Amino acid sequence: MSKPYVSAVIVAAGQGTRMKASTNKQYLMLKGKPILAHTLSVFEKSTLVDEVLVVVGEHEKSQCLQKVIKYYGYKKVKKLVTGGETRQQSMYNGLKEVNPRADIVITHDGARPLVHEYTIQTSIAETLIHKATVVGVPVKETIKIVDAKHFVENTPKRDVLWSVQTPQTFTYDLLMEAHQKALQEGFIGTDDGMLVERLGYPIKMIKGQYDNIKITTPEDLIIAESIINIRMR
Ligand SMILES: Nc1ccn([C@@H]2O[C@H](COP(=O)(O)OP(=O)(O)OP(=O)(O)O)[C@@H](O)[C@H]2O)c(=O)n1
Ligand SMILES: C[C@](O)(CO)[C@H](O)COP(=O)(O)O
Repeated sequence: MSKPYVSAVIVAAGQGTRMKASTNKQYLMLKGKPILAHTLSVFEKSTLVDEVLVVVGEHEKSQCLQKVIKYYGYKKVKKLVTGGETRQQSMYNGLKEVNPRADIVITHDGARPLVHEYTIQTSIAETLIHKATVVGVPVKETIKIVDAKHFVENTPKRDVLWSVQTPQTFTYDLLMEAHQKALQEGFIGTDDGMLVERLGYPIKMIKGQYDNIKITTPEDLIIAESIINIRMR
């Protein structure tokens, strides 16, 4: 059996509003390296990934990202794609540019720079079996459903709740079908897994790492630095 062709779509075209920084959060420095560069370096190192497409804002496409790619010499970054109004649109823009020979598409947030290489490898391997996988961790806190007036409606059983991250990895055909259906029906989800769920297709949960955080608010940068310091010990 020939090696499956694996394309990675890294979405990094958001505004980073919750970060409240003057620079788009993807380009904030983390231990001396832009956040997005940390993310791209993990995919560059992954022996199972054949191409990387990065979805960014129009400005970043011409400015920041070109410099980052040149400086770090990423060989697998094959295309820079312009993002959309939502994460889902950005991902779809990237998906449409994936090499047509792709068997597997691994989707990942540019704002998750601490993803482990083995999480990428495991995601790809499990997707070859299950066709659809998402990475997550069992929640540690109790989660409550709250109404519009912030009164608690109910508390789901914690032992069935997982906090879902990225990578989320799918066969190319399944992911394309899911995005096209969502677009046709005007459905906007917060992750790609939701779109595939709407097809009624079972998605395998892969237990990931709690330190694969999404850098969203200012304190996440401090947490990320601490995680890197611990890893470097
Ligand atoms: N229109 C969008 C929105 C988000 N993203 C990307 O999706 C990932 C997860 O989104 P999030 O962390 O919410 O990033 P932002 O949307 O930039 O953050 P905020 O909601 O605070 O503006 C990020 O890497 C972000 O760049 C994207 O490519 N295109
Ligand atoms: C895709 C995701 O990272 C899974 O947890 C998350 O849904 C992205 O949400 P965001 O608001 O676009 O950051």
